Amino acid sequence: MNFPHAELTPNAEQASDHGAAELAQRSVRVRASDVSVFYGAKQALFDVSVDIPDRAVTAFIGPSGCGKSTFLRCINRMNDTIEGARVGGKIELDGEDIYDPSLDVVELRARVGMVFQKPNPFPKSIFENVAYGPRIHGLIRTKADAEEVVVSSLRKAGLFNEVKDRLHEPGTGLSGGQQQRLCIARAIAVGPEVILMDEPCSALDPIATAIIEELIDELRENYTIIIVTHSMQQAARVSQKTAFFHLGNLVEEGPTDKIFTNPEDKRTQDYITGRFG
Ligand SMILES: Nc1ncnc2c1ncn2[C@@H]1O[C@H](COP(=O)(O)OP(=O)(O)OP(=O)(O)O)[C@@H](O)[C@H]1O
Repeated sequence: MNFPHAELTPNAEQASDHGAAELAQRSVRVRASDVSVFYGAKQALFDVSVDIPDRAVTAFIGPSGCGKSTFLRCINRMNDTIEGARVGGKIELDGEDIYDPSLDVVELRARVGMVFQKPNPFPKSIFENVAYGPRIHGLIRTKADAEEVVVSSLRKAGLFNEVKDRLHEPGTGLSGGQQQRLCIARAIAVGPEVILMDEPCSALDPIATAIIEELIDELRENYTIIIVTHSMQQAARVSQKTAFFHLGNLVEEGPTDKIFTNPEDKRTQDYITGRFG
C-alpha cells in the first residue's frame, strides 16, 4: 500500500473492508482503557483507549509532541523511570493489569521489549549484546545455550549472515542499520510477546530503513509490534492498524487502509493530506 497524502480513493470502502477483515481475525494482545499521563502538573495524554491486535503491526502517528512516545512508554512502564511522571487508567497485557503492584516490572520489560530511535548497542561484542539479556533473566546456563539463543536471535533479526564471522567484535563497529537490527535481536533474545519501536528508522538511510521495514513485516508473524513513526509512508507500508494522536488525544484508530483512505475525523484527514504536522 502506498497512498499517504492521497485524497480519498474511489475504492476506499473496498480497501477498508479488506483491512478490517484482516484485523478482525486477531485477538487483543494489549488493551488500554482511559490512559492519562501527567508530567508534574502538565497533562500529556487524555483518556486514551485502544486495543492492540496480536501479531500485527500497529502504528502511532501524529504531529510532534502529541504524546505518541509517552503512550508507547506506558506499555512497558518506561514512564516509571521518569521523575514526576504519573500514569492513570488501565493497561492490560493478555488480560493482566501491568500496573498491578504485584507485577514484576523486569519481567514485564522482557515480555514487552523496546527498540529506540537511535541504535544503542552496549559497548560489548555482538555476541554479548544478544546473550546479556537472556543471561540476566536466567534463560541460559551453558555456553551452548548462549550460542543457540544468539544465533537464532540474530537470524530472526536478519543479521546473522552479515556478522557470523565477527561475533566477538564490538557491536558499536556495525553500521547504523546493522546496529538497529542488533538491538532488535537483543530484544528478541529474551522472548518478548510485544516489541515497541520508537521511530526505529529515523537515524537510518533509505536502504537501511527498507531492510528494517521488511524485517518488521516478517516479525509480525510471531510478535505484536507497535511502531511510532513520523513517516506516514512508513505507517502505510508496515502497519495493519493505525492510531492518530493529536494534542494528547487519540483522535482516531482503525485499519491502516481505512485511516489513510477514508478517515472519519477532519483532523486525521488534514494530517494525512499534509495540511498540518
Ligand atoms: N520527560 C518529560 N518531562 C516533561 N514533559 C514531557 C516529557 N516527555 C514528554 N513530555 C511532554 O509530553 C508531551 C508529549 O510528548 P511525546 O514525546 O510523548 O510526544 P511525541 O508525539 O512522541 O513527540 P515526537 O513526535 O516529537 O517524538 C509533549 O508536550 C512533551 O513536551
